[in-house]
Amino acid sequence: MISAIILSGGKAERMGGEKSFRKSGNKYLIENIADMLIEMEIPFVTVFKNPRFMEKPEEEIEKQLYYYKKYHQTITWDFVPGMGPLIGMLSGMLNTKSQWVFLVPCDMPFITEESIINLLSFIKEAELNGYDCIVPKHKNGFIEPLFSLYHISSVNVLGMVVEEMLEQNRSFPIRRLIDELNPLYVDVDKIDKTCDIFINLNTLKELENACFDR
Ligand SMILES: Nc1nc2c(ncn2[C@@H]2O[C@H](COP(=O)(O)OP(=O)(O)OP(=O)(O)O)[C@@H](O)[C@H]2O)c(=O)[nH]1
Repeated sequence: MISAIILSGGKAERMGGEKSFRKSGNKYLIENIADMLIEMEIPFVTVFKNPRFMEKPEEEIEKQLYYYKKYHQTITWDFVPGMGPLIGMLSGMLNTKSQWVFLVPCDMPFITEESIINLLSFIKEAELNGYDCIVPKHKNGFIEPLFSLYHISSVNVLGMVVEEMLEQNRSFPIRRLIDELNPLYVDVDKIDKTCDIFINLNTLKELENACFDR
């Protein structure tokens, strides 16, 4: 009933152009979430940048093949390069069959199994009340669109938002999709009291200073 999409295709400008395959402790950054999903038996699609549009495609192909051989889960690529996470999300959703899709980035290495289980626990409430996505929200109104759940029916709205985005030739944030959906906002406290799981690593310094044996 559940599958996941790991977004792994951004520009990673603040991390020198590479994020997923940067070492974090004893594994690549992206392997933190991939290992967890395997452990939880949640199938996942990983959306990478298309190596064809990269400076050194052979290096990227090698890394993506390593990853595929390790996990044997679907990998796919942004169908339009460099246009942001909604393109990645659509590429991922078109490769999933489950009713609900857990959207997660490659750069939040402190996500816990418990936090995922907590998020999934809201599915019943969402289904009973006709919500089509479930999004954590902080007290100050800030939302966590990169740790959220979408009903598969959202793909139609996503398609329309992406169409508009492409017409305007600019990237929209995931928030723009959520604005078009009927979201169930859940208090972040109900997902993770510490909020550590929402920490995402953007710079080499953050990666260097992060503690991976929590
Ligand atoms: N597939 C895909 N994933 C994306 C895209 N843009 C961002 N992401 C992912 O979304 C998550 C958050 O990305 P950001 O931190 O906003 O952007 P970034 O490209 O990783 O980094 P910066 O270039 O430094 O902003 C990361 O897991 C990215 O890999 C995209 O265009 N396609």
